Amino acid sequence: MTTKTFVLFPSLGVGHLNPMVELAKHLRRRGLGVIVAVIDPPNNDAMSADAMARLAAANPSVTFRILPAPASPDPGAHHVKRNLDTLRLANPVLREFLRSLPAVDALLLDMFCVDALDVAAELAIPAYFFFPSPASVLAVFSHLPYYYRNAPSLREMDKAALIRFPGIPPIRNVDMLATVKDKESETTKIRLYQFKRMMEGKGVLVNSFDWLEPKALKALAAGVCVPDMPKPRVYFIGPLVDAGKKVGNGAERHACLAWLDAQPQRSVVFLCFGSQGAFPAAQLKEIAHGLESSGHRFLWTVRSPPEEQSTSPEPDLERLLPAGFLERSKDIGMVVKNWVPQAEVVQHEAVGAFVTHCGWNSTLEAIMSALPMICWPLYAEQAMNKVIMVEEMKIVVPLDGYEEGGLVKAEEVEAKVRLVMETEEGRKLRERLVETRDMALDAIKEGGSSEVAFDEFMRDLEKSRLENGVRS
Ligand SMILES: O=c1ccn([C@@H]2O[C@H](COP(=O)(O)OP(=O)(O)O[C@H]3O[C@H](CO)[C@@H](O)[C@H](O)[C@H]3O)[C@@H](O)[C@H]2O)c(=O)[nH]1
Repeated sequence: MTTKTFVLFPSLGVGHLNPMVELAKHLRRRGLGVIVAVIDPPNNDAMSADAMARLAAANPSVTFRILPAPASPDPGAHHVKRNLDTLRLANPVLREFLRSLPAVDALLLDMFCVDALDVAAELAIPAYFFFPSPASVLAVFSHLPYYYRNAPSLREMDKAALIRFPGIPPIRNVDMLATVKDKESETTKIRLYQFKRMMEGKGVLVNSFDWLEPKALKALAAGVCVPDMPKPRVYFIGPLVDAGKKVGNGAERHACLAWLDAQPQRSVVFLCFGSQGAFPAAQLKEIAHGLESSGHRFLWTVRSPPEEQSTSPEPDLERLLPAGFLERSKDIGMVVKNWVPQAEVVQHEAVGAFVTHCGWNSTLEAIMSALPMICWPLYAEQAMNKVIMVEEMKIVVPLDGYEEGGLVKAEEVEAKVRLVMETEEGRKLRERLVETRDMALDAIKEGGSSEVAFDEFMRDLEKSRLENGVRS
């Protein structure tokens, strides 16, 4: 039997590239042929370009193909529209690329690559989506086009109003995705289009596991999220997470790992906010004061405030942090500019807690390291992630005060750091994370739920290939 070839098509952004590469590695481990076709990051997307270079260097077993993409026709538009426009305009190069391959057995698309469905249909290639956020969020996204048929704009409703979707606890309006709040806006219409089209794929592979999100699994499997639309099959195949390099003594190791080596076990609070998280100077100062008063060791990734990023991508730490902070904390803390090798950091035994923005990759990485989290949602679907992480998964302690761009006070940072690092509640949280990590390991071991789901996906794919007589 010939080896199957999968083409993976991620959208831009580290939070989407990283998990797609994990999926590629998952397929490679099963002996499948994989090509990750990536749109050449536009000039202003240095973060995606850096990530691409890093991922290609770190994963020699994965074949990457860079596809040139025309610039968005509307550079001033909302980033969601720019992203979807760029990806749609890449259809001709994607088509040419797919045609140039001797065989393609399936196209695996990121959630933003919905217009690539047209290319897949034209070339008779089965297309599936890979969803890198929680399944509970997929339940909301898939239901939103239906929800909005009869409901008023979220923008018109009270911020505390509870919005109900199948498969997820009621979500306060204030925690809903910002880009879908105004029913009449172009951005919401684009997102509803995106969510509807995601349901046109043959199935959705989700980077989660049964035990973690049983309600979402039930709702998605029963089709109640999309009552009168096609119901793609949903496969929970995760967690697919970067296992990081083995923490050793290689000369190329990041300085923060060497610093962690010198710290006591579970003594360090790690603060890192995804690929884009950045705070105004006033907030950075509050965090610094809070860490200092807690007395705990810390490793903190700091970026320039949002308004300074285009002019000063390197944060000026002396100016942004409180006077004397770096000097006073030099024995117990390390501040790193812009980027740390997070997958390795979270696995380091010196790390005892993680202050996170609730990005799903960060969350899964923390789960796999049984690392208690303090959560501070910032953008995208993170506030929705927080709802399930607090109420269902019970794997985080939320910070107060961040909502709607509010300032989180130093006292709050100190209190939550102390809670996780010093109290009985913190100890219980760690136990819950150990249980969650063990269940994740169960899901991905041979015969585990995620492996079984992946086998089902392969069987369904084969069935649909035979039914449709695909080109391969
Ligand atoms: O200094 C850093 C910062 C981040 N990372 C890695 O970058 C990824 C970040 O992913 P994630 O935690 O999911 O955050 P975002 O980059 O913000 O990801 C976007 O994509 C995710 C998946 O859809 C969503 O859950 C997020 O809300 C969305 O913002 C993770 O693998 C991190 O390990 C590093 O290695 N070093």
